[in-house]
Amino acid sequence: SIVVEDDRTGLSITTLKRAIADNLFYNQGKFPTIASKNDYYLALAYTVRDRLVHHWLNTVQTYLKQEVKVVCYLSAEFLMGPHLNNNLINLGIESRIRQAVEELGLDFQELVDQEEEPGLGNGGLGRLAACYLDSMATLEIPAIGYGIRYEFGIFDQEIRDGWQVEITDKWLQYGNPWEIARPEYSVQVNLGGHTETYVDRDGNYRVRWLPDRVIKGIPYDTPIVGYQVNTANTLRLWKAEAIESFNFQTFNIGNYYGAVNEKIYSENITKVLYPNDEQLQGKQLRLEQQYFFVSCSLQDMIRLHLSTGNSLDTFDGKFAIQLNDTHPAIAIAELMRLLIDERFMDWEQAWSITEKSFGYTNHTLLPEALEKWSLELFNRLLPRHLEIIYEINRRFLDRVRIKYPQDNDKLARLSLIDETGARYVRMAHLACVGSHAINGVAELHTHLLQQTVLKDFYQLFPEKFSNKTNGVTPRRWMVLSNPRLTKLICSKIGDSWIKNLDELRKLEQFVDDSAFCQQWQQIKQEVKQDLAIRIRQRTGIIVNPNSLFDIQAKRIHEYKRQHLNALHIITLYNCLKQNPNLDVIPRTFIFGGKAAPGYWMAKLMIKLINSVGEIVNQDPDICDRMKVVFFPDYNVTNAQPIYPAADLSEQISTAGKEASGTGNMKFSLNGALTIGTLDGANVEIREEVGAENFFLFGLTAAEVQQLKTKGYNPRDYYNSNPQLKAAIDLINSGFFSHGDTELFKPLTESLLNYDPYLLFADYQSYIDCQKKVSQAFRDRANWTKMSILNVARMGKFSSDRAIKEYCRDIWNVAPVPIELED
Ligand SMILES: CCc1ccc([C@H](C)CC(=O)N[C@@H]2O[C@H](CO)[C@@H](O)[C@H](O)[C@H]2O)cc1
Repeated sequence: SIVVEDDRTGLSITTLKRAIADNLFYNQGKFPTIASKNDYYLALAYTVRDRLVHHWLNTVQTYLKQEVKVVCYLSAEFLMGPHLNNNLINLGIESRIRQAVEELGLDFQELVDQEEEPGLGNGGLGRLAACYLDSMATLEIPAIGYGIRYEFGIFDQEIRDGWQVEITDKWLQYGNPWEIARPEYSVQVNLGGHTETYVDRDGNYRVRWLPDRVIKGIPYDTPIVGYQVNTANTLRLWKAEAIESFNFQTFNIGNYYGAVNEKIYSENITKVLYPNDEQLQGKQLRLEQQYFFVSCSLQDMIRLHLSTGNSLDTFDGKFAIQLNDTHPAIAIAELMRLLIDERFMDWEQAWSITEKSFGYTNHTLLPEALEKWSLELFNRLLPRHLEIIYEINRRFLDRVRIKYPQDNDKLARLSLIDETGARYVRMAHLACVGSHAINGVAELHTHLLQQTVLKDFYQLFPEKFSNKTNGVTPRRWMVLSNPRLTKLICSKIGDSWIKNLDELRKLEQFVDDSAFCQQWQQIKQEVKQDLAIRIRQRTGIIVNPNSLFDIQAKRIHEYKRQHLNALHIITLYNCLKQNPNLDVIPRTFIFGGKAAPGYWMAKLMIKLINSVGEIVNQDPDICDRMKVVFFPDYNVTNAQPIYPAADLSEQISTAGKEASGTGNMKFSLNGALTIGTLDGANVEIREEVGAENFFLFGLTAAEVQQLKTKGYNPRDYYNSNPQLKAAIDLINSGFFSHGDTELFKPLTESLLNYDPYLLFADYQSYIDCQKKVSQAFRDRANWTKMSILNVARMGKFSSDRAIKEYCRDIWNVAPVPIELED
């Protein structure tokens, strides 16, 4: 068994202080007088890492010994956020470390703020993967997160003159103490070239792939410690490198650049995260990224499986592979290739193993987000996989033809190949045919999937479909982000709610406890003051912590309707300008979110918000009754102080467009009340917290469909609603753009002529609902009651509940408790 020196795992304050000093000296090679803050952060990080390696190695050893079934979560994105504080909380050593650091004369928060967050994701999908890793470890579920170690993650956002500016995310520039490189587990990945058939020595026809590029994949492992358990699972992220990083011959003949060509070309694959959220770009490099990490991961699983003496026919009994959207869906064809071409399994057995191994989660209904790759690109990059996909399709359509004879339309709709235009491979269809389970991420979303985008598949194999409503980890989004509220809740109901969120319901009994309500309100006030300070530091804007904090924080997208929020702000502004003595509840409108660099309309929405803010924030008639803030660089680190500070959570997407949302859950779990449409998980949040504790507005998904079918003319709403007209006209007048009447034309014209996300149709309902919000906020005592009831009834939205459902319905895996051996 592994012998570990105590001083590297000791938790006494003196041992911790010595460990930090030792790591500074031996790891950083620094002594205090010359050490930078980052040196101390790294010394602290290595000290903490020492205390979780024990968990990690015991976990791996137990899994190998017990030959457990492992969940493999394949995701092109993992939005992990900063590790230090999360690891301290999950290890239960935060207070000790904080004391040791302070006794060394250091500022704990300053060291925490040193960490560059690994921004290896865009938004919801990537963050969900991170929350699920935390829950799987906390529930002692054997799991490996497989993804891409991008050298540059999601860009950092600066706002200059109201415009978004993208800054390269150099998150690795000072090193990453939380990962360990595992070059010994490197694998090779083929690309391009052609295939040829041959007859093997037993006379069987076989196919071999002759690639024209071979890339090396190197895994980097990050431990994922569970909360108050001994389990530490693994996040294995792959980096691409050249097989030969330096070609001496080429160099010798003086072609210096040629000598490193392969190196640059290969490393490009994991160079940068595509910053698009819900927009397909169809770039070759994106497909290369997807295939690269998928092939590395499957080869790694096969190596692990064979290393324990198992044979491949039990592969699906040992691995439950979840596809996080279609981004890793090529895995289905790749597993077939590895089993048939490299392990000489016959098609039928390989297919049965494949279908049983995979589950597919869909995260979006937006047609522009559904991935399809041209046959030309596929054939050029992955010729063998295209052959396999054709064969999968042939066999699949044969089965369809039996069930639906003469229904060629259905055949065409179901086919893995889109025969229109350049002809494409439909990755969602490959995922559906090659998986034994298909799920949406909220009840409404799963219903719409079954009734629209995947209707034909639902009719074909309804048994594959299930719903798995998203969840969020209460560790990062309550314990870490809102320690004050956590302390108050624990003082009333103990701390077991952190691992069993349904216990929050016990808070209901305190809703009439005025002392408790007072404390609840006080904490919200303090958290708002903290955010007000950060806002001042980041934007220079002074906000009033006593005002209603009305927050919309998420990626910028027309379907999320940040511009509808802006229309409310302009409408309220117009009201106050027309009637300065109007008694309104002071409001601070806070926005946060990045726009995909190529998404012009989203960038214009950011500019509009900042332009409106510039005018409103300086208008003496408004005198601080309204403030508009665009908080820059919205990421996990900045989200942590934002969610707890909200009074009102804006979840205002067009019904039927937001698959689930997870920010809605984080706001509500931190005591915010929600104003929202019946979209995504808003529907279930409202069901849980009670309609009386939710500010509902807008058309339902069915009404949206009806209106579109009937024919929607946004200009009718503009002409018939003076307030709406006034708001749009004010934008068009150049009032918010220094007289430039052209700047926002693309946005207002799109609304007046198309309004694809029905802002005008929902405008009045939204404005009326916002009035109800202001009215409700006047009665602080009642608002606090609603806030407490919101938190008390949000137990369902823990990622632990979601993971338990995946384990029960899709993965068929059981917890494996870990004993810590000395
Ligand atoms: C091809 C480009 C691309 C990139 C990312 C995506 C993701 C699926 C977008 C995403 O993050 N979707 C969000 O997933 C969350 C987790 O399930 C949901 O809560 C959000 O509603 C959904 O928008 C689609 C297409």
